[in-house]
Amino acid sequence: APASWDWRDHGAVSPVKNQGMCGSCWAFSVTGNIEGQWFLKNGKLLSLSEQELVDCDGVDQACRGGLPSNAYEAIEKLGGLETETDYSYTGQKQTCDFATNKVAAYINSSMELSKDEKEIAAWLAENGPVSVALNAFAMQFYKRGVSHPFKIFCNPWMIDHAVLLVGYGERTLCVFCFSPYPFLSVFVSLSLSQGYYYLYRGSNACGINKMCSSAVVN
Ligand SMILES: CCC[C@@H](/C=C/S(=O)(=O)c1ccccc1)NC(=O)[C@H](Cc1ccccc1)NC(=O)N1CCC(N2CCOCC2)CC1
Repeated sequence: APASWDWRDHGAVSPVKNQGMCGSCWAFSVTGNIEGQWFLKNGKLLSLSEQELVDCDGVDQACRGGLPSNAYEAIEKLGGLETETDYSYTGQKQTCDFATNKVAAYINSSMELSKDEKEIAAWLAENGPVSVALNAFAMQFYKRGVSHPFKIFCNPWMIDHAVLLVGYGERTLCVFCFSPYPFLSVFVSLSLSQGYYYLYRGSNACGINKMCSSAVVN
């Protein structure tokens, strides 16, 4: 696998979206992954609808949380995802307004990835951005640099947030540092702020390795 990779440099990540005050991180994590899979298979980067999942995925709990694994299944059952434009985001659960004839992207199945960070990084560089889940406690205080929280502040068994892993690499923490610091660049869709979070790579920090998944587009 390459020493570093960032799908933002290869056109597979749509611009940052605003999740608003709704616990729909699970939907953003999955649409981000499918946007990447669709782009790599069909060469078109679409912005896909999270609201369709909030409204029409009856297994998950809309703004009160969900699981990417359930969302993939809901998308398969529905028949695919509409675009953000056709089914736009409001940040609250409404009646399902899905229309089969408006499907812009579909998936054939989904898969759980390895729990080994090296294998996850290699898979990402080869196949696209990955839906991941983690303990988001430290993320809320993130300012810059590479976050490397103490385990007590980021219990890997207390996973509460789903985001999109877009790349990995090494970053010197300061101008005078010589030892580059390995990191994972995680696309954050936090309800309060939007942006990128860089998390230390190599110690399964915050449980980032535990629930990595992807849709499969044939
Ligand atoms: C209230 C839901 C918050 C939301 C994310 C919100 S968020 O706004 O993006 C955010 C989170 C953290 C810091 C800042 C912002 N979290 C989720 O959707 C998380 C994401 C997650 C957690 C664990 C593993 C994988 C994915 N999921 C949840 O919170 N879930 C709700 C309970 C559900 N249970 C399933 C079994 O039956 C009982 C209910 C599982 C999914």
